[in-house]
Amino acid sequence: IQNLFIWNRLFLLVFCNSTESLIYFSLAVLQALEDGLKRADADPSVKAVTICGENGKFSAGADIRGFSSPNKQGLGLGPIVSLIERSEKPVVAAIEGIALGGGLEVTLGCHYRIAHVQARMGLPEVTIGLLPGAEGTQRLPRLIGVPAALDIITTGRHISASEALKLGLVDEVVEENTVEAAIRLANRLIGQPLGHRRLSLKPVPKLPNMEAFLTEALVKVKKRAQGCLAPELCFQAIKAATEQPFADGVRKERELFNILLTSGQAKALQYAFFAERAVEKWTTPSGASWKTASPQPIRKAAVIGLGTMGRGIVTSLVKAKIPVVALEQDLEYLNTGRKAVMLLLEREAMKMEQGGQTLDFNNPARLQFAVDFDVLRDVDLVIEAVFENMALKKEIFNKLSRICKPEAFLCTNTSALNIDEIASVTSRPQQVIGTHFFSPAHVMRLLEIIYGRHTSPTTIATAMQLAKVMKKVGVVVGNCFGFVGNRMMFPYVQQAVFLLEEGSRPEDVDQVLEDFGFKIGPFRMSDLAGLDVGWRSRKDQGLTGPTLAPGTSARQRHGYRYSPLPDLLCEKGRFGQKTGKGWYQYEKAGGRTAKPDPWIHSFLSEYRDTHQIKTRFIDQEEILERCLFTLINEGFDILAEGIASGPEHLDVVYINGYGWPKHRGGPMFYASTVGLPNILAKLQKYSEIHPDVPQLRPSAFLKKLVAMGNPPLNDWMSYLHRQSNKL
Ligand SMILES: CCC/C=C/C(=O)SCCNC(=O)CCNC(=O)[C@H](O)C(C)(C)COP(=O)([O-])OP(=O)([O-])OC[C@H]1O[C@@H](n2cnc3c(N)ncnc32)[C@H](O)[C@@H]1OP(=O)([O-])[O-]
Repeated sequence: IQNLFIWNRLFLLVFCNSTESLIYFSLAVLQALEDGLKRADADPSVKAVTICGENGKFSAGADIRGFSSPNKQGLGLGPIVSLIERSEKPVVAAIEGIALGGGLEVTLGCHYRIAHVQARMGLPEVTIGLLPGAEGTQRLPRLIGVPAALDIITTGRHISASEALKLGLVDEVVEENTVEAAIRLANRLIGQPLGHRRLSLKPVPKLPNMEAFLTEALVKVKKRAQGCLAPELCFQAIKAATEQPFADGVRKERELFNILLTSGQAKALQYAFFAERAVEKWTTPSGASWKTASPQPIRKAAVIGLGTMGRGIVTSLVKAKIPVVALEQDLEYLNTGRKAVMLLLEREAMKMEQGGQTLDFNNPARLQFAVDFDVLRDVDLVIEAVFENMALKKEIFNKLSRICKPEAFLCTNTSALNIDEIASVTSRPQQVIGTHFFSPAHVMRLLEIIYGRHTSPTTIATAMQLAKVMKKVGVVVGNCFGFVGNRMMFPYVQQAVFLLEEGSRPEDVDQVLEDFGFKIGPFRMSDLAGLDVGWRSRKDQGLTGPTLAPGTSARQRHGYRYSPLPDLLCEKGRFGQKTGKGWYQYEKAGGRTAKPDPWIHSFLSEYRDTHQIKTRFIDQEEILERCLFTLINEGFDILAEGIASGPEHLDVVYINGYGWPKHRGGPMFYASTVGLPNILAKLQKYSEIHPDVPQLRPSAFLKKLVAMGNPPLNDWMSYLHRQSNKL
């Protein structure tokens, strides 16, 4: 706080931090807030106080980095909020921009709250593994009731000013100058009693069925949390507010806060928060970077192919308010695609309406459907989302290169194909880039952005900007088979299948990985995605099917171990959910409830007999280590090859595209918590047992980092080119 004004008879406290556009509390800000309040209290000429932010932003809460600093900045906020509340002079909060976390808690200490119509509020502490520890879990339920407080605190979602008004979180919403409105209100309040406005003195509003409500709410909170501790502890703190006097509730809140603060989960989630922001600052090995490259505006885009991916991509673009042309090969496909897109958009519009927003998609200037490539002449960017087939993609890119205006960017939605080969058929390889969306594309946040040998920095910057506008997390990666996500996924799924050969059942493997925190295990995931997708790719690679050389051993390819199990399932028509049978059985084709299948169990035991594999009991530790450590091992190779510029990139990909539990920080962060020497030792052990599985052989970069003394994750990349005399 640098500016303290005495204005009329009011004291105006302004949060400000000259170096940051966002204001978050540092120790200095907290100290200044306390000093300012005490000064206002002691000065008889001051009759009321208004608290606001500088430059139209109230506060983003405590400095998140402070939670891992030794003096734990931000923890002294609770007593200051109490100090505000105890003031004998009316205190009014003027909320503009954002009031999040500790910022919102400050306003809960104020006697009145006025918000600008565009302000957003929330208590997002749960998303960084904490709870609102400045008495917020005790004041919010007293102000807006338990159900609404539970929702806001356990989800961490941001709410709009209009919702805040409806909930009674703010007293007034204004369209004009919020600070002036707050000052006017403060003036009117001078001399009026404040007791009823002090939230700590109010009882928590009663519910007729509080106990039953809380029991049911806990089940929901736990289910959503999937192993993350913070939501449940947020719940416990709110429950304490319903059962205990304010001071005891605050003590409970502090106790729970400390448990979270020292838990590894908070550290992982805070790492994930900064990792997501770090990947925005992309660089490539050739020196291109976000600092020097400028994105080009995208005023109109096109999507080619209205299959599952194309439909989601069109929906994302419409939601991002980018006019879009959707193209299909013929009228029949176009009509099917159009219907599906309209259905998705209607559902999205409904969801947005609940949040007070609208979605305009019935306007041909915003969304157009066509079968003729000629309509692409004026678009700034095309996203091709046809079938994963190189010949087809090349044909389309060649056509696009001839039809689209010279400045247009050409993106391909592929999960594995070579970007350079696709770019080679165009006259503008510098404007060709991979944009790997994840299904369903209008829901999943990840966008892998793959640059090829000739892709220009401007093209990368434009794709990154597009991701941001679509509210996705863009991660820039290099061009290799499977890029980052699928390349790391391959050894993980491969180990899962090998484990079946050796004695596990699909449900055993899935259970271990789901207990770890994955939303779904590898077999449920394969059933959902469709086993035929991988089968087709293996046939294309000559690993199975008619092109396989006669006499090839069933369980070996190119001298390495291979499992034909997924191929055998596909040959029996078991493609997963879509056929009602895969690694599990489903109630019907297209069904979603996976049930362990006795057929699979006997199929596996016959398979083991045929190949003379001795069934053994495989414990949870081995399942977890073999699946996760091979995935991590591949990650080290990816880093060493310069495919991604840092471990954060791999972690952001996994958290946002592959269901990796965020409270474990991503695979590379997890590796750093397990300890690289441990991972290396386990890989060496498994590799000795399975010498025919190259994915288990420890990566040279992992070995180097261990030899260099297991440095912290932030330093890994600086060791890439250093010499190690221990190797
Ligand atoms: C007892 C204690 C009680 C209190 C607890 C709390 O308050 S817990 C806290 C509860 N609060 C939260 O959890 C809020 C967390 N913040 C957010 O959700 C978003 O940043 C936003 C919505 C405020 C703005 O989104 P946007 O897309 O406009 O911008 P952006 O996201 O790109 O950020 C810009 C820059 O600011 C940085 N930075 C931002 N906030 C913080 C922070 N609190 N700390 C540190 N840094 C922060 C961010 O890293 C980035 O830095 P870079 O990369 O430029 O070096």
